[in-house]
Amino acid sequence: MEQDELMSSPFVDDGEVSKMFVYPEPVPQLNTPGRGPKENNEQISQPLKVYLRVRPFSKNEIANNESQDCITIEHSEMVTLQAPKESSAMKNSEKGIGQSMHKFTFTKIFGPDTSQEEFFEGTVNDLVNYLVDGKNALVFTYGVTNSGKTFTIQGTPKDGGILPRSLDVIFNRIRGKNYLKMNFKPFLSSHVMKLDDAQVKQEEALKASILASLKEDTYRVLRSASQSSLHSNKSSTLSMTQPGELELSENLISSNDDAISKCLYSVWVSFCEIYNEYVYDLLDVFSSTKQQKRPVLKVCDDQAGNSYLKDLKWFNVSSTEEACKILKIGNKNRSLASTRMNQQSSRSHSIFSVRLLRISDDEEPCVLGISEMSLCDLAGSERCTKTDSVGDRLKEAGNINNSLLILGKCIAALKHNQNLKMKQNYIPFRESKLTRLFQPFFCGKGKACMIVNINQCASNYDETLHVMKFSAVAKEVVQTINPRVLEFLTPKLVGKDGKSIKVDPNTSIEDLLSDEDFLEDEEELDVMALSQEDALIKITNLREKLLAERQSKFVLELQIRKEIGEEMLQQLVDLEETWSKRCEGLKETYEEQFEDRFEMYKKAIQKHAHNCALEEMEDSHVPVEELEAEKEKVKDRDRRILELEMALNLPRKPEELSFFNSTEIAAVTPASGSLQRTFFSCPATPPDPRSRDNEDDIYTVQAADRQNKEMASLLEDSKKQCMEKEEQVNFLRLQMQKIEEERDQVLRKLKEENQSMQREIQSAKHLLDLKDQEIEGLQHCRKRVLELENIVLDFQEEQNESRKHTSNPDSQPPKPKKGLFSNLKATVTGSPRSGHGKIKDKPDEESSQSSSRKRSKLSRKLKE
Ligand SMILES: Nc1ncnc2c1ncn2[C@@H]1O[C@H](COP(=O)(O)OP(=O)(O)OP(=O)(O)O)[C@@H](O)[C@H]1O
Repeated sequence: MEQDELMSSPFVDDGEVSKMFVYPEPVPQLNTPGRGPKENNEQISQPLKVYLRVRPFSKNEIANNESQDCITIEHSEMVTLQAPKESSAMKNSEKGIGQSMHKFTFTKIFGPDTSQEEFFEGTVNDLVNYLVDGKNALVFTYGVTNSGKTFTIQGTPKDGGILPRSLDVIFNRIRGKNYLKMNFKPFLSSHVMKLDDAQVKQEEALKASILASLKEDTYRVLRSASQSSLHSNKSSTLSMTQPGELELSENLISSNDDAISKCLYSVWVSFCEIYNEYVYDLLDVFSSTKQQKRPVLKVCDDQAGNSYLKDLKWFNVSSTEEACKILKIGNKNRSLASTRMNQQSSRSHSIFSVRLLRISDDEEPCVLGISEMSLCDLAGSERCTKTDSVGDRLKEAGNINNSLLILGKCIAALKHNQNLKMKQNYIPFRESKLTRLFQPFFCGKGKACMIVNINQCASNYDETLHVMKFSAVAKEVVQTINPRVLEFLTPKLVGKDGKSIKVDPNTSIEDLLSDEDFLEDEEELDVMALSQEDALIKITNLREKLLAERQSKFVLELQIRKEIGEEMLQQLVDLEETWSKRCEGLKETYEEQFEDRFEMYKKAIQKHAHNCALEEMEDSHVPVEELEAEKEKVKDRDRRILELEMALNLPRKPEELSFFNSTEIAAVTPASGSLQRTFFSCPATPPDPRSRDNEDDIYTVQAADRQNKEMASLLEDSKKQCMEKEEQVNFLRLQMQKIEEERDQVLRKLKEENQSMQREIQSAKHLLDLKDQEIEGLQHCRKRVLELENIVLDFQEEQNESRKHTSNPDSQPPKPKKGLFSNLKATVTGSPRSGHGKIKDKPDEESSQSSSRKRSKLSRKLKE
């Protein structure tokens, strides 16, 4: 397949292309009878084969009323599921969510009565032939716990499952062509290691010891079971020739058997399990005891991107019996546990693999091809609550569910990616160990086939429905098988140090180029397999490579960052431009809207003002007739005033007569000439005595005039009084100012006097304190003097006494000495010494009196 073709393959995402492209090249000179070159070079696309197997009820299940006709097989490809009353599906459908009945189609459905053999014939048999033809195959079972997955794969000692049957078919097909030496051993994913004699011996010893670890009787039971199953098969093409030997019937030999006859086969098996996302070698019985922790196997990728298990043990088997024995040994190490639903429930995914090496039947044999078939018994897909999982079981269930979930995701992504019109999804193969190991098969390495196991129990209905939905997705996946792997493959041959020991002339350029770095490109390098020097060189090379890689990655990262930065900047600039344009647009629209609104409001206000004015006008509107009548009235009144004034001979200004016409004026005046004279010269004309009203008015006017005059005189008087008062006020103000000035002066003087007084008081106080201190000191001295004098006197008395006693009784008493002490006392007390004798202590009253006198004198002074 060309790279372009690979790119367009629905199963290959971008990341897979390079991996698939480096599959080992086919060997053109190899004969592959029965298959034309055209067929071999074509890419095979076929839907993933999904088989359904329905397990029969057990006695217990029937007793527990588990049989409620939930599952009906319509025909060999369709099954109907009818939700029982108690199931969640039924409850949901009653609520209007989902349906109570579902139909599913499968490649083929096998009912509860299907025998193991029928099942094998209908499913895996073809794949086994496919394996012998040099191709790869994967078979995996999927279903809830207790649905019959292990039964389907392994079967019982009496009735073997697809695995022992497959082994039987393999050995029968290669019968007589078994390559007995163990010097070619599978290595990595699809390569072969050539072992030297010592290694071969070691290999043989290892095999012997592992086989010996299983009790002989078990081995016999298994062997007989395998044989009996084959005997019971009437349609079987196998027949027994001698005890312990199986022979191929003529009609089983395929068209490829010409090819088979020209080469030899070496069969190798391995058995591992994935438990809690750790891969364990089930055949690693010597390196791990029960006390020790089991070594965990690493999932690695080889140069071609195919995953393989590092350090996985491969055992060469020369018969089905040996292989079954190894299976049995592995089963002993399997993680099984008793759950509520299954007494012997597999808590792990187990993978039993068979690798078939095709070796040339020459003097110097070489490996012509390698093919592999893996049978995977997946752990139950049930939910934790169903199995009452707690503790370790819960953890197991979590990991099982997680890996199955990822498997589901991968299958869904594969299905999605088939539609090339849609955006290709990422396939999360690397998210679990299981899918990592399955990845090559889903990406064209070989054919895959899924076996769905279900039981018919009503209590398991919801879980079963879930399994069926999962398989419905899987069934839609179209598998594309790379044509290169359809050929017999020339595996890379490596020596015991793991280095390539042969370069095939037909190997592709890519392979040639990559040969040198065969191991270096591996994800996990097995340094232990190399000599110390080689390992050191390898490490140095790797370190250099790593550094160079890091540098290049760093530069690349910088470049990418720069590019991203520039792109982001450009985006920001574009964004800014777009936004500023949008802002401008918005501004304009808002402005327009604002103007429109403003105009609208303006018009509304104008209208309102107009309406108000109209209303006001309506309110203040006076009819013309009324106005005219009012005007007439005013005129009449004015005329009357004029008449009266004329009668009083008051002067009028011409403008005051302006609103009278000449006839009116003439009416009120005897003659126009006299009117003029009246207004401007004002002669004293007596009032007309003929009118009584006139007389009254004249009097009124006169009285008013008088009043006016009186008021004017009163005003004059009050003005004068005001003037006087103002003068008085001014005078008083001046007086006030003077008084204030004097007062300020007095205050200032008083302040000064007060300050001097304060000072005097302070000094007097100080003096007083000094005097007090003096007095205290003197009193103290006085006391001391008195004490001393008393001492002296005592001494003198003693002296006198002693004198009296000694010599002169008539002698005069000695005169008291006038010395320092007596003077001091006189000074302090102010009194003369009273003769000789003991000085009497005068009362303190005297001194206190004198001091109080002094104080009173001082206070008097201060007061002054
Ligand atoms: N087709 C069948 N005919 C008769 N018995 C069967 C069939 N399938 C399964 N059984 C029996 O049902 C029981 C459960 O089967 P099995 O242990 O294979 O289930 P399982 O799906 O592997 O369970 P788990 O996932 O828990 O390992 C076993 O006792 C087995 O013998």
